[in-house]
Amino acid sequence: MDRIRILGGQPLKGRIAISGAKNAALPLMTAALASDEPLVLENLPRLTDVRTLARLLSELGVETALEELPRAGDGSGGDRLTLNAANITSTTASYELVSKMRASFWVLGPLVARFGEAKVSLPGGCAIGARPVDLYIKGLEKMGCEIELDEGYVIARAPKGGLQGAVIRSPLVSVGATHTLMMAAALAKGVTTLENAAREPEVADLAECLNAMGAKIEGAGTSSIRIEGVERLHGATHKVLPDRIETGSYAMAAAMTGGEVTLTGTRPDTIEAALTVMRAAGVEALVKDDEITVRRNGSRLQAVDVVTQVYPGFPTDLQAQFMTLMTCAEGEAEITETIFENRFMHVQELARFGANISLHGDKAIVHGVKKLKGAPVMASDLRASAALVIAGLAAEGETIINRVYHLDRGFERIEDKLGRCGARIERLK
Ligand SMILES: CC(=O)N[C@H]1[C@@H](OP(=O)(O)OP(=O)(O)OC[C@H]2O[C@@H](n3ccc(=O)[nH]c3=O)[C@H](O)[C@@H]2O)O[C@H](CO)[C@@H](O)[C@@H]1O
Ligand SMILES: C=C(OP(=O)(O)O)C(=O)O
Repeated sequence: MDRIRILGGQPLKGRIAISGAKNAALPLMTAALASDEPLVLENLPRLTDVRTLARLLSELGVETALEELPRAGDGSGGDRLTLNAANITSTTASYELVSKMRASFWVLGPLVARFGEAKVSLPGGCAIGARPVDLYIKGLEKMGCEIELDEGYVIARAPKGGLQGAVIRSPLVSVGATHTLMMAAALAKGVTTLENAAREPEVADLAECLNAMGAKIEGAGTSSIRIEGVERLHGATHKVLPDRIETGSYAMAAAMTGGEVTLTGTRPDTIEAALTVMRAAGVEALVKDDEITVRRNGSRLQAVDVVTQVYPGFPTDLQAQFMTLMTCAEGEAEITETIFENRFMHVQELARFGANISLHGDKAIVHGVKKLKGAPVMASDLRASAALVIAGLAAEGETIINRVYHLDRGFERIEDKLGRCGARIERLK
């Protein structure tokens, strides 16, 4: 099994080209199921999650053509994927692939809307909490679906005449339920409104793509989305949004190592909450168009408290990376995780570097230490893995990260991108 070896202590210096967002690419890929014409996605990141979902879609009969395009000299660019769901052969999404990742479950919405039925395994994804799917089910039921749970599968049947528009008010904000219900509503009869919808930029990106396919969606990116159902969707070409979590992760790596890195081809407006917190901790972050230059020279970071929130708040997907940053800050930082009840798996691994963190329910108290020392560690989930890489880059000596397959789910060519900035990082086969 692959491992990553890092020799730490080198400040990062250089430029990192940001890839397309995993969490935008995946729902966009499922949207191909809503049309019988090709959907072309550009700026696609090269990730195992993308390949896993492409496999699942081809199992359903979607023709998939992935063009792995060469990256430019500065590392920028992405792949192109053409998905043609004209001849679907199955509406059953198997346990084997859906259990690997959360986003595969989202095929439920477009499948039931276009074909009137879908059988989809309960999802997997990072082990960061219970992650139920009740909001998806209640939403689809409001649109007239009959839902049955059988042997680990959700079986959804649309009423005769198709899904019906409805007013769906969610008791809590869910990104995946918003994606799924928006895709279902795009092909329903009449108007659907999603109240207390997720405002994440990836939701707006999906809506932009669906609208390019002929959907009538207004308000995506706000907490109230209005969808006027249409008879059918046509083909389109769409460029995947830049990855705000990758952006934030490299920004924190630069800050942690005391270097200076310019992140290029990103969307600074989607990462404001994290930049604000980093600035409060003493990091310089200069924004110019689609670039962010992150710098910390000499001075020690200051402890800052953080509470994870739905967008536009501080993202839970950057909580682990920010915790690493706080391990060497001056003072005591309180980090509160409000989105997932079990997203502190990295705490015990950070302790191996000499970090001093105590856990109190949904809060982690990070007592800053002067420096970290390299150690063998185990990645527990995707963003936790990034946190360990950041720790390894700053720590004295050698770090070996085991179970890096988590990292490959969500970070394109991480060794290459960091290596270009002077990091001593390699993959051990
Ligand atoms: C592939 C992808 O884009 N994953 C992201 C997505 O996950 P995902 O879409 O799974 O996350 P949600 O926004 O749905 O989850 C938020 C909270 O709602 C709860 N919940 C959700 C659905 C439901 O039916 N019932 C319920 O109780 C979840 O357990 C969690 O506590 O948004 C999360 C929150 O920003 C991110 O951390 C993930 O990286
Ligand atoms: C939690 C994540 O992914 P997933 O929802 O696929 O588990 C993530 O991207 O950080």
